[in-house]
Amino acid sequence: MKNLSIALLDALKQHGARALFGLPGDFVLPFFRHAEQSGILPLHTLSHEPGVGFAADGAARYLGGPGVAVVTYGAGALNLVNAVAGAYAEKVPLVVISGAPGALERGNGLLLHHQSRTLDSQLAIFREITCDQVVLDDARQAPALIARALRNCLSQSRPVYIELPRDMVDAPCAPVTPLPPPAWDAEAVQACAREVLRRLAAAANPLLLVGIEIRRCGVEHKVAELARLLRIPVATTLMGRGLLVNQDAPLLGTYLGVAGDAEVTRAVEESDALLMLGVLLSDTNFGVSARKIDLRGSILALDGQVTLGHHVYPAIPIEALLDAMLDEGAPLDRTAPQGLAQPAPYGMPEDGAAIAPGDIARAVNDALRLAGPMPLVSDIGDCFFTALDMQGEGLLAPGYYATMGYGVPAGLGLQAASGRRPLILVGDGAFQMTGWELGNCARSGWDPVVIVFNNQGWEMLRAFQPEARYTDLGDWRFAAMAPMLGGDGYRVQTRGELARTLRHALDKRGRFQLIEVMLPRGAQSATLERFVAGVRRGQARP
Ligand SMILES: Cc1ncc(Cc2c([C@H](C)O)sc(CCOP(=O)(O)OP(=O)(O)O)c2C)c(N)n1
Ligand SMILES: [Mg+2]
Repeated sequence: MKNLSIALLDALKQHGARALFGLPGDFVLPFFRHAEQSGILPLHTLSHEPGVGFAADGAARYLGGPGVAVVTYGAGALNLVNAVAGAYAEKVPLVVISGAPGALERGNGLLLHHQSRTLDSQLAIFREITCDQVVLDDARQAPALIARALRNCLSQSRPVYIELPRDMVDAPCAPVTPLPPPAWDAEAVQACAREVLRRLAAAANPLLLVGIEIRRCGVEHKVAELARLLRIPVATTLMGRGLLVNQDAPLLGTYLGVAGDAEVTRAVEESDALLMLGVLLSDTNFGVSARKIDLRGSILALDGQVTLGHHVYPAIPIEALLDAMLDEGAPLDRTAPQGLAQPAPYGMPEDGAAIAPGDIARAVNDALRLAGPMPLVSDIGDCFFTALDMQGEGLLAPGYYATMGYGVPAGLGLQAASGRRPLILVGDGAFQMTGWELGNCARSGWDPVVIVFNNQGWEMLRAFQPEARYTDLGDWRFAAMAPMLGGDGYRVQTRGELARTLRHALDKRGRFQLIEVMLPRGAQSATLERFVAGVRRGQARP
């Protein structure tokens, strides 16, 4: 019989995990020893638990399987909270494994180091940001608890919390038998599919609007097939940017309300049958709507249920709904829509002019057209709005939860788990938070290309409070620091320097490449300007 640690590691691998990310402490050292010595999954350590969480998140989003973060009790696990909360908000399947005190030390009457209010406070905190929590304090129950937690993690595409007392890691433990996906009622699915198809057929302007859940559930190709079959155009939400790329779908573009393309905004807001697949009804997706979308007339498939006006069909997995619609559906009597997706901007002049955010998008598109597609990972800031105009292999970014600090560690997690080299976009403010994780690249064999948007301030906040002085951050000279961290750094001031440096950096492998792009104070992307105007307009509305 194996021990509990090995049973847990085997189960993680069986459920699709491809790597462990962690930062040890005494409550989790015994588990780290098994993780490293067993070699069941590669173990990558980072320098601060937010980075551990974001790296696990990046791995999960890119590969679709669970991302795994392993931390010590108290100071470690509570440092992870923001990353886990963001994963919960954005439906990322994350597994948090926290070491914990053993039975004897729990009962010795002393306050334990790393303990906050009570020894169960941490579990209570993680109850708020995970869809399931298990404490493995009994080896006989452990296999069933692990199976339940990992099944819920994948079925709900949300984080789960596993607390592992340090006196349990060597306990003899039976292997974990994975649970089957939850069953659903085929008749209910068929009835729901027929009602949705009837509504779409009766509409003058049906439209599909897709969100991040269709990637989490791996059904982008089925959505594209449905759009082609029914001859209905598709738009993505802000969070869904990058979905359906290369899927041969009649893609209009990304809905950004007043901040986006007028054609796309009109198509979404004037649709009389908006079928929303995997869409979060969030302010970032709908907060800048030119007019309130009549959600009663729309159809929403999210979180395993379908809402049509006042009807709710519970327990309808989105893939089952799509399969039923593809079985029952037939072309609506309309001409096949043409994708309107605006061509991405290319052709940045390689001259001596100062660089604006929009130039970075064009420079990246120009360079990737030559070098080949790369996964894009963006932090929050104007780099995110600029990334919306980049043609990468998908875009990983916390577009809804909007936490800074995501970009660099998430890119490292993506490369650790997939081997793909990412292009990371990050502002100077966000780099100050977690950019230093680049110092782990040399020993881990990672070599991302990182573009730092250095506008020497918290520009997004300046956009809302131009008179503020506290948003000035000064000049941190990130490129000069890169060699000390084991990479190559370049500071560029003109568009010509940017183009040449980007081509050089993309060619250079084996060391991370940091391109510090100096942006004039106050320079904003067109999308950010429109977004700020939209938010201001929304705030002004009674
Ligand atoms: C962890 C964290 N702290 C604070 C914020 C608030 C915040 C923004 C959002 C509104 O919540 S945008 C922004 C400034 C970002 O600065 P930088 O990275 O330099 O990018 P840029 O200069 O392009 O704005 C902050 C502080 C945040 N999103 N996440
Ligand atoms: Mg900045």
